[in-house]
Amino acid sequence: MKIFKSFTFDSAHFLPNVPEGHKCKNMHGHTYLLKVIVEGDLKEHLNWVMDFTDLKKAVDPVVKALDHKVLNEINGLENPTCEGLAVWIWNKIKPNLPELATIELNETPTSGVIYSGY
Ligand SMILES: Nc1nc2c(c(=O)[nH]1)N=C([C@H](O)[C@H](O)COP(=O)(O)OP(=O)(O)OP(=O)(O)O)CN2
Ligand SMILES: [Zn+2]
Repeated sequence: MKIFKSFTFDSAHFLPNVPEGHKCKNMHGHTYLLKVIVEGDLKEHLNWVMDFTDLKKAVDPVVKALDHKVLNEINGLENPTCEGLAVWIWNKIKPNLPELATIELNETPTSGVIYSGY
């Protein structure tokens, strides 16, 4: 069974490698929506996959590192596309949350990435 928890964070960024004149060459901001999905067996006595509180604890430090920051100034996020940010977030979360199955990252209400480690 899969369960999820959602997080939001506000960050500024620009995309340095897009062509001149592209709107994303300019610094701008997003309210990102991050959905973290974990997979596991339903534990019989608890009747849950994992405690949502533990899920939150594993993800909160990563969200805190991104919230109200300029993403380009963060190590590994010099070219912070939505795809690149999803991989970065995955690599930060996965070691502390082996049950992690998928992350969904919306940069805008209509644009986003789904990443499962490949
Ligand atoms: N594959 C990618 N394409 C684009 C990325 C990206 O990270 N990966 N990023 C951007 C911009 O950063 C932009 O913030 C998002 O672009 P867009 O979806 O066009 O945003 P809009 O709000 O203008 O889109 P609407 O169609 O008005 O919802 C661009 N491309
Ligand atoms: Zn953007």
